[in-house]
Amino acid sequence: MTANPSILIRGVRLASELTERGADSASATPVDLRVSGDRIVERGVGLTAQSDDRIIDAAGLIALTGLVDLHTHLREPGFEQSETVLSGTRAAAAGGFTSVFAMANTLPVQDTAGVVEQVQALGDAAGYATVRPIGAVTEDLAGEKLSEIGAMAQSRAQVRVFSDDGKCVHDPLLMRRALEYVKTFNGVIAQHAQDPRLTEGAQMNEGALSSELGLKGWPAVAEESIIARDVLLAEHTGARLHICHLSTAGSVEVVRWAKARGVQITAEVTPHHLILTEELVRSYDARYKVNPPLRREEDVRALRQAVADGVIDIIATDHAPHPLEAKECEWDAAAFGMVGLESALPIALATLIQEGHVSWAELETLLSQRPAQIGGLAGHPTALDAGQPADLVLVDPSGTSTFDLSDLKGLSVNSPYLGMELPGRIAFTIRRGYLTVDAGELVDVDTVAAAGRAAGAQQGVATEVAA
Ligand SMILES: NC(=O)N[C@@H](CC(=O)O)C(=O)O
Ligand SMILES: [Zn+2]
Ligand SMILES: [Zn+2]
Repeated sequence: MTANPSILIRGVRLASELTERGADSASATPVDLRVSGDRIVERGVGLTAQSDDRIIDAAGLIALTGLVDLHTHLREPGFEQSETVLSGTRAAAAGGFTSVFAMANTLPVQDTAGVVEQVQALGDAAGYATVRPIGAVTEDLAGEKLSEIGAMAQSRAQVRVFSDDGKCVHDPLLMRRALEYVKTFNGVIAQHAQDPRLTEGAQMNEGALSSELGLKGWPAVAEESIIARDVLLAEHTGARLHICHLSTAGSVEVVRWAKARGVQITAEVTPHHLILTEELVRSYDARYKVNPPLRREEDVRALRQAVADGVIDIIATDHAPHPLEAKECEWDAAAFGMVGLESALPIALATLIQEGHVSWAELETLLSQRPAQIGGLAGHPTALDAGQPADLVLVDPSGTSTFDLSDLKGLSVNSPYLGMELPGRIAFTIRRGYLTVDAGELVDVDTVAAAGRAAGAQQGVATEVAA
């Protein structure tokens, strides 16, 4: 098998050097990076090209370690009309992601070693991104009996993150046992915090607007009370707890309190909860129907501030593809969820960078470094430096463009951003030393699969030599 070509990136600015909020991206000194095999092998100024180098002129671009999504729904096995591992990882690569954690609400559910190994293998074969399966906490997501957590952790997929996402682990005893179990191998429980009794039949955020529209409400307390309970269980067990898609100002206060107490808790926010509000539900357009629901303007403000304060650790997409027929119907009958991989970075630029809430260096932490740490992702670069794995993304921060159907690379098109003017563009995505996005275009399926095999084979050789 022939090795992947070397890449020389010329004149790129590193996000890690842009540590000031609100600073012009031009304030960092451009450097060159040479990628060879699956590594960054050189970093410096004025590196000389070698004859077979692919040269990327990166003037004006900003480099981040590859984005990592801790919360993606890839839908395979079982819902391949909505998304597959291949289509979902194409969307991921287009969005600048080099690794994604795949949620467990597939059919069959990812609750056995066999299913998680299958999902991981599909990701390896496609080559667009590293796929790390998330294991279900309870069998069949039924909330009644713990799944084979140990078997999934010890399987080839080495699962570290467990979640019943889509459903809440509501039984406090099961939650306690799950926390105790994952603690033995430093795993983490990612909770979808939604009290099912307080949200029966809920269709949108509960408040004046839900009364006005005549839709059943999803009260903030249904999220906040579960987070508060789980914080106490995490403290009691000494285990790691992660909160999925935080959506209310009250949840922020609970997490802030928990962190001040030293509880091992981390929290994520989605791009859509950082920009959209419940007012959009007035349209009865089901593209805006999502779980947890879009909240109030005050919540959006509190979530942005919580990101700036470090109370919220990461941005995760909750990419939730659904077919048209599940969205082009009455509000009550429509499915919850929106796609988000391709739009995540533009929304983060609009809501966090351009508003001066975070620096580029902090954005790299939010979208790459912290999610990798929380998920226990092996082989992820900790910096863009010689010797590090070559998972990186080059972003063009200048200008805006209209987000449209051609920007969506997955099988489903339930994006709330279609027709919106968004900043930033993913110019190049490099995974394990090969291009998955080249000059703004996704690299084709066969080329990526072959490059993935070459990188995998080379890694096999490296491991044998080291052993
Ligand atoms: N976010 C959603 O509205 N839907 C998710 C489930 C989930 O993340 O809770 C889905 O699987 O469709
Ligand atoms: Zn969820
Ligand atoms: Zn989800």
